[in-house]
Amino acid sequence: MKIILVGFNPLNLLFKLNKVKLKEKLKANKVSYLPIFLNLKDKKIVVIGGGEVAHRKILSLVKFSKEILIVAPQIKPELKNTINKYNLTYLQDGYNKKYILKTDILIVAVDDLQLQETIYKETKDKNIMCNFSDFEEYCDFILPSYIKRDDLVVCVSTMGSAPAFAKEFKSYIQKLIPNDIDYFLKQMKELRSSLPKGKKRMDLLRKKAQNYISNLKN
Ligand SMILES: C[C@@]1(CC(=O)O)C2=NC(=C\c3[nH]c(c(CCC(=O)O)c3CC(=O)O)Cc3[nH]c(c(CC(=O)O)c3CCC(=O)O)/C=C3\N/C(=C\2)[C@@H](CCC(=O)O)[C@]3(C)CC(=O)O)/[C@H]1CCC(=O)O
Ligand SMILES: NC(=O)c1ccc[n+]([C@@H]2O[C@H](COP(=O)([O-])OP(=O)(O)OC[C@H]3O[C@@H](n4cnc5c(N)ncnc54)[C@H](O)[C@@H]3O)[C@@H](O)[C@H]2O)c1
Repeated sequence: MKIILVGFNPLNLLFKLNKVKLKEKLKANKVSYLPIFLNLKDKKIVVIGGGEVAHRKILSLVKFSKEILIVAPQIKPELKNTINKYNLTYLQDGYNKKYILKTDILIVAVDDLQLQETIYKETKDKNIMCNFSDFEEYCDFILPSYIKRDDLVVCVSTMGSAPAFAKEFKSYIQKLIPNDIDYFLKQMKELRSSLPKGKKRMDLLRKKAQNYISNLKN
């Protein structure tokens, strides 16, 4: 399948790749996910479920968007605190199709596999990017384990093979990040925005990045 990019929109790209993904899955039963950074501005996110997994994913999401609606009959007290802290929207109710009709991104984290199947069937022909906590094969995207330090984001994924390893490896990488990284990146950002675009700026920034990395202790 040819992918033609006209006015780059990551969501469109993901939908096109998803078609490839489904075809490939039929052939080789193998899924691969493209790491990509989505612009969440004006995107509606709905999370169905309010247990441990939903809370973990919501904590991941709030670092990038607060436009989150949570629908569940019961939620954990810790999630209640997160909802208050970040001013998220909570609807105390069971799943209903009406809650997802205008959604761009949907996370289904209910402890009911039958319901996950039902929601998959109700969404598969719609332009909704979905993540199902128990059905990797239904996911349009999966969540990585990540570290965020201001503008630096480091993601770890195992493509679903070993989420526990992704989590531990993230902690291992975390220890390698220098303490002054935030300061260094701010300096780089300032330089980049104050100098005119072009070869001179590129050379300077490349050199500074190389020096910074080569001065790190192993
Ligand atoms: C990275 C992270 C992000 C996040 O969720 O925010 C994440 N899982 C995390 C932790 C974790 N998950 C599980 C354990 C227990 C040990 C184990 O089973 O390994 C632990 C470790 C723990 O809890 O300590 C169990 C589990 N996970 C999935 C299933 C379903 C299945 O396999 O069918 C089951 C079995 C349920 C069961 O058996 O009942 C599925 C997925 N989990 C993913 C992501 C996606 C693949 C990511 C990748 O591999 O790259 C994928 C495919 C879909 C998705 O969820 O997006 C987060 C770490 C965040 C952090 O702290 O840094
Ligand atoms: N993807 C992952 O990383 C991962 C990790 C561990 C477990 N899981 C799976 O995720 C699922 C959820 O696990 P958990 O630990 O969060 O469970 P949990 O019991 O803590 O929470 C389940 C939530 O689903 C809600 N729910 C139930 N029926 C609902 C309905 N009809 N509409 C809306 N919400 C409804 C409940 O109110 C509750 O808030 C389990 O099936 C588990 O196997 C996934």
